Amino acid sequence: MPALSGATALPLLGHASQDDLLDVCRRAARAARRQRRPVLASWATRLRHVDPIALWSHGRVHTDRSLLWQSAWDRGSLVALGTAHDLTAHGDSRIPATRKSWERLLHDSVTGGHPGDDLPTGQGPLLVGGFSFAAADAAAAAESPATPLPEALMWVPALQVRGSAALYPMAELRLNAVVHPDDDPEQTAKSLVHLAEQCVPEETATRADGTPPPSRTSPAFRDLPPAEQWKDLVGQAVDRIRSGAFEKVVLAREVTVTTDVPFDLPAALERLRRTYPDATLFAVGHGARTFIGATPEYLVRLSGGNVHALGLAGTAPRGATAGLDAELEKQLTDSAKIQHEHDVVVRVLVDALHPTCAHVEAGSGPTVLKLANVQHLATVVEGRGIRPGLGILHFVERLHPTPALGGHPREESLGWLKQNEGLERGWYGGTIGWTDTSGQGEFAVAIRCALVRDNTASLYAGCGIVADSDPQEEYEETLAKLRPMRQALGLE
Ligand SMILES: C=C(O[C@H]1C=CC=C(C(=O)O)[C@@H]1O)C(=O)O
Repeated sequence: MPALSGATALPLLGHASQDDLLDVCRRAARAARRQRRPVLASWATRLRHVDPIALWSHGRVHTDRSLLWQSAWDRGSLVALGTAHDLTAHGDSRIPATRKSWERLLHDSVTGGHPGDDLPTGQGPLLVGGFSFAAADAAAAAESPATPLPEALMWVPALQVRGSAALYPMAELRLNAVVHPDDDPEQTAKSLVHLAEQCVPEETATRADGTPPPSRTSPAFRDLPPAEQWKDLVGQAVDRIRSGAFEKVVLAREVTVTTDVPFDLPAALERLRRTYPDATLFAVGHGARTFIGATPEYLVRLSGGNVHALGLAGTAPRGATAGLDAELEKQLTDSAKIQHEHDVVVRVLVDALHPTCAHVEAGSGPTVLKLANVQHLATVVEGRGIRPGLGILHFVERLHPTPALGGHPREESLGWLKQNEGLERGWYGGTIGWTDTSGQGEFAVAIRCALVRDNTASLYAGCGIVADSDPQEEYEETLAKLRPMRQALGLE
């Protein structure tokens, strides 16, 4: 007899697995009643590897919350579907508030099953999601409460699948629930089995690479602000920098597009994965909206007791031939203006990590990261001997936003942006990622991205502005930075 009446025994979740899951839920319910507070229950089993884009595409239809993550750094993948628990937080303290709620939730959690033993970094139930670039302005939010994505959206998924196509044949399927004192554990377990049945397909085929984009009739584009106005703003930023108000600011713009057919997001993700293998692929589905992208920049990674942050700033186009490309690379590495733009970021990363680690070291000079659309100066900053008790959310709080997306000094440059940029950045320039129960995890900087709803999309790009920046050159740089999402969405 199956332990859960009415639940089908999948090959994936046989009767013994269902019994085991029910036992975890029962133990959590007993703990919740004893302690008179909700308790996190988490159960895991091994799963054959499923392509993460195929799994996300299949599963997101059945839930109103989803996350896809494929890391450029350890090639690990994560698909999170449904919600076991939301950690809501607001304002400038949204990151530490989230961290404290997570720490509280982990107290006395109940786990069981057979976790994967050869996964990339991270263990147990995860907290996933992201934070917007800036805290929402309370007055503006009251006027327009329909903000596209919340300023903090971190949640424990009901179902998570972690794996790595490159290294391991097996993945880990994990089911999570937050069990309240009055909950019926049998019902909780049954809902989780049902979710797994719906979301994990028996067979998933990766979509054929190169699926042609659906035909569209003349998409309607709109620049926010219009191009000439944006270049004027660059000029104004340069004037403020020359007058000594601040040293650097990152000015962004938005392009909105409406087409006659809904965007095909799985196809867009396939194209991004194929064209930008050195980028981290992400998609966050929240109700009818999806925020997707392929970012070359991580904010912070914490694993094996070490912390890494990436200084990525300074951009040049790619050349059409090897000779031209090498010439553009030389201009990138030789430019004093670009070196300055880059150094500001590295300096801030080193200063932010110093109080948290026994040793902090920045790479001896920037390397060049070559992507299909642009090349960047990149410097890894490493911290070793992390102070006890610090997890990745402490580092996210210290580092976000870096001068690769905000400016320097922080207060003056962000103040100027708020007054002058005229853009609702939302999650563009924000940070997306995950943490595990031990505080390890990865957070990326959300760039080369778009917020999509049905047949409309908002694409974003920005540039670091310093005293010698030229408005036309910066504008052209935004065009190159917009290209990944334009191509992925079948717009060029
Ligand atoms: C702000 C963006 O890129 C940042 C990351 C790399 C290089 C940058 C730059 O050269 O300006 C930016 O700091 C963006 O892509 O929208």
